[in-house]
Amino acid sequence: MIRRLPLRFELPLILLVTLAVILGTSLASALWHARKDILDSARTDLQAEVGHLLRMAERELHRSPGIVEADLTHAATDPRVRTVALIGPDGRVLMANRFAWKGEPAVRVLNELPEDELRPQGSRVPRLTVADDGDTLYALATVFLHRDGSAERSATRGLLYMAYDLRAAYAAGQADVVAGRLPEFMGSIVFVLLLGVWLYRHLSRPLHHLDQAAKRLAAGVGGPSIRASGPLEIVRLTETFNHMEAQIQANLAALRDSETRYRRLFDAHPLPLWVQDSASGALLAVNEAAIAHYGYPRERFLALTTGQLATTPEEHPDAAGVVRHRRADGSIIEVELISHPVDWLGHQADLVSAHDVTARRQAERDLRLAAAAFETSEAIMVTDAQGFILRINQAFTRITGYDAGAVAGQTPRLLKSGHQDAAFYDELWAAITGPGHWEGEIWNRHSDGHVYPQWLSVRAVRDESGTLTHFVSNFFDLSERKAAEQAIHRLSNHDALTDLPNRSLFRDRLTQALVAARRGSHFGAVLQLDIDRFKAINDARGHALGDELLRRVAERLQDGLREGDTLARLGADEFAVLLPNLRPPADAAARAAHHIAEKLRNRFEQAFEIDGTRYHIAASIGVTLFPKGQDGADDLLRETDTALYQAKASGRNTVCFFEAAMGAQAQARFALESELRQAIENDELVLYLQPQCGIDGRLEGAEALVRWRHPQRGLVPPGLFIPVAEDSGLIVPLGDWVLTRCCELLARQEMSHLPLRIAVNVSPRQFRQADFVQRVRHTLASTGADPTRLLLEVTEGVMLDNLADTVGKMSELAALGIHFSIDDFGTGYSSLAYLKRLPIHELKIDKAFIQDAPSDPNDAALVDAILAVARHLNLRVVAEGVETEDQAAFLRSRGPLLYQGYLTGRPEPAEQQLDHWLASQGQIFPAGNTDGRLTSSTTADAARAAGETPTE
Ligand SMILES: Nc1nc2c(ncn2[C@@H]2O[C@H](COP(=O)(O)O[C@H]3[C@@H](O)[C@H](n4cnc5c(=O)[nH]c(N)nc54)O[C@@H]3COP(=O)(O)O)[C@@H](O)[C@H]2O)c(=O)[nH]1
Repeated sequence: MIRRLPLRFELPLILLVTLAVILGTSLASALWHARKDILDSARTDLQAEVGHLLRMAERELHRSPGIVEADLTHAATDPRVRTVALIGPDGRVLMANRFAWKGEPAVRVLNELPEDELRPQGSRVPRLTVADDGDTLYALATVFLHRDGSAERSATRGLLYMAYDLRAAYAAGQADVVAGRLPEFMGSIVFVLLLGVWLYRHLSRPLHHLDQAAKRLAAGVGGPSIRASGPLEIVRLTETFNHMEAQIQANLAALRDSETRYRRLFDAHPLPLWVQDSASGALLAVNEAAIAHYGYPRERFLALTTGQLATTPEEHPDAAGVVRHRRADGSIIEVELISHPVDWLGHQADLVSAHDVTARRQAERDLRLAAAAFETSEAIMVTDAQGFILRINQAFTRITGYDAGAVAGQTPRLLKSGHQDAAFYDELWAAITGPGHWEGEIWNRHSDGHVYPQWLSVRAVRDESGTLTHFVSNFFDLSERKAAEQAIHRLSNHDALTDLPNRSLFRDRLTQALVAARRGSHFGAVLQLDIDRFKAINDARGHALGDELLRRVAERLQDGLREGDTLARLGADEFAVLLPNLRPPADAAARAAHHIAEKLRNRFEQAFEIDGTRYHIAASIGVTLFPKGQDGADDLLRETDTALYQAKASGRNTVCFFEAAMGAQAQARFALESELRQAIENDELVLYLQPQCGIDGRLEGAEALVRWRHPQRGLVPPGLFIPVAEDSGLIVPLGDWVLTRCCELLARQEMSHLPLRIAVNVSPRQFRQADFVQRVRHTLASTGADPTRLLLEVTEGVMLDNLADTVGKMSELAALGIHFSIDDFGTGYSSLAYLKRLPIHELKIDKAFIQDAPSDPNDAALVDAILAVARHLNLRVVAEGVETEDQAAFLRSRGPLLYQGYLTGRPEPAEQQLDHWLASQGQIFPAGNTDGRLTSSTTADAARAAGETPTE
């Protein structure tokens, strides 16, 4: 490559070279002409000299060789002559400018000449030749040497040789030439120097400044404007350059500004960005985010390629465009690369954004892992903080029966079985929202309705700030485990033959029942049964039949018991029954226990048929009640054992109580129940009526009261048998009997003369009958009684049972025109709210309040309160049990009401009462009592006179 010189050097050089060429050429030409002139002059001189010597030699040699020799020596004085010699025909030097050569062979001394040149020619004309060295000019001429100097024909031929050495002449000529040219040279040099200075100042220097400025410009370094100088073109060029530079600087500034802005944008971008060479992957630019994220200093970053950023050279983006990069600290990150082709300073490059997806990818992996772990054999349910179900797994659906669609928008309440009470859930919630974890057994309901146990673990999930975000529940179905446990439990607690609880389980349950009875203030009973004659049958017919008989006995006994009772086989033919919940008081509990014992004993009345043979067996039963003092389960079993022994001892097939007195009482009650059943069938009941009248003595109504005319005991008051009827359920047929009799009375012709309403007592158990309304309708229809003259007395207890059912039934009957009265009002749960919802017409103030009202301010206040309620609800009031004039006066002072009591009339047999009332036309006592006192009815006296003995 040719290295260009700066103009300031090149221009003087050109000038110098040009000057040198011109001067050199001129000098060379002058030297050449000077040399030519010298040579030409030498030729001429040599020609002339040789001609002269030739002639001299031809003419004088033979005569005066000295003259010739003198001429020759003279000729040699010319400084140019180097050699002059006359060579004879024999080739020996005749004479020469060097004396020593004389007589010497010419070829030896004149060795500067070729040998053939030294032979004489035919012509006498000298031959001039410039020797090869260029500086020697010689002449050779043939000389005819006459012996006498006459005839040429006789002459011999010799040779004249003369040579000039022109070197000195040439040197002198050159020196002359140079000396003559010196001023010209000096002038030329001065001219060139001046020209050079001028060119430097007017051309080279401005151009140099322009060049420097251009270089500065190229280097992007600004500088002052160049001062314009030199010729017009240079000045214009400078000005144009200055303008152009200013323009370029302005453009550059704008560009730099723009670049700065884009650089800032690039650097301010939150994502790592870089520009990479498309071909090599070399990083050309990186932003701050990239530096911060990768941790490489900028210089080191820019020395890398994208391949070196990757964990391995073979690493390539995966299908999602994600590649693994290694950071400066060695950690590996996963980045999603998005690249756009860009032009980068003329290179094809890519602008790449690197989005660190390490956390997201890890989260996705965790999620996949969690999703895989989610599908375990255990049910998993995730809810939000409000308890709405967000996710469930397949095990959840398998265990609960609910799929994802069914639980969407639901809460775990969907699974609730209702088996756990509110306290259980309160405790669960307290554990989750407090310590954050709860684990335990819970009973839930499957979508198909069945309830199953599960082992549930609930964990609260909180975010970094501690805010509750989710609940995660894991559970598994305990049904199978429970079934297995139950099977094991059953095997160890049940009798293999009958599958009944064995002695051990019975003892456990008895212990629990004892605790519950003590805590709940109720009673329980233990019954021990022994099968009479079993041993005989077993021994006679074999054990297989004995076993079958025992199984049948177990079934039959079980059929006679309620769900909460426990029947157990204690061993051989010995059974035990636990009645854990008997209502107090103790005598009632004893009655109930006796009743059940009798029921069980009666279940043996029918023979057991096995393989076509009928086996008649019976049971002896020992009974004991609990709790008693500190008796434990074993004590109670011992007691029943004793009682059983007594039962057997007293002739078998009987029931014996450990507590003899209670047993007798229960026995009596049981007998009463049996007799009452017979009494209803045998029509031993009698209907009594008791009047209800106003202050004016007019009969307004009557209460129907039943009596039992016992064949042996005489007239039995209802206080004795109604409770037995209630307990045994006989109240239903008994109630039907009373209602039918009353309706028959109301339907009688003569009743049209007595515009009274008959009040019939309806017991709660009777009212609770599902078909109660139908029964009343049917009775009204079958007797033809006017419903509006019928009044049904119910107690407050009826309302408490099932208000909706009560309202429904009463409303239906009220719609027929039947009136309702609340009996014994004030003794129970007197709720105004209930009263308002019931279609009632009357309140009956219990006799307990009436009797002490005149003397006891509390009772008086209560009566006043009841009257106020009645007024408020616009109800009729019947004061019951008015026995004395004081009581009547007290009531009279409280306003209008109906009076029922011994003062105005005792209950009397219905027929007798009717006759009496018809006779008095419904006037119970004289209306015109001037002192306003109620007068005792004479009907009681009349009744007594007629032989009736009221039991009140
Ligand atoms: N479900 C049915 N219960 C009935 C029926 N017949 C009666 N009974 C209920 O038996 C309880 C006792 O009744 P009874 O012995 O007939 O006593 C009633 C009246 O004789 C008695 N009475 C009336 N006046 C007086 C009085 O001045 N003094 C006084 N000591 N006793 C009096 O009050 C009983 C009426 O009670 P009540 O029914 O609350 O109005 C009794 O609870 C009867 O309800 C029946 O057919 N079915």
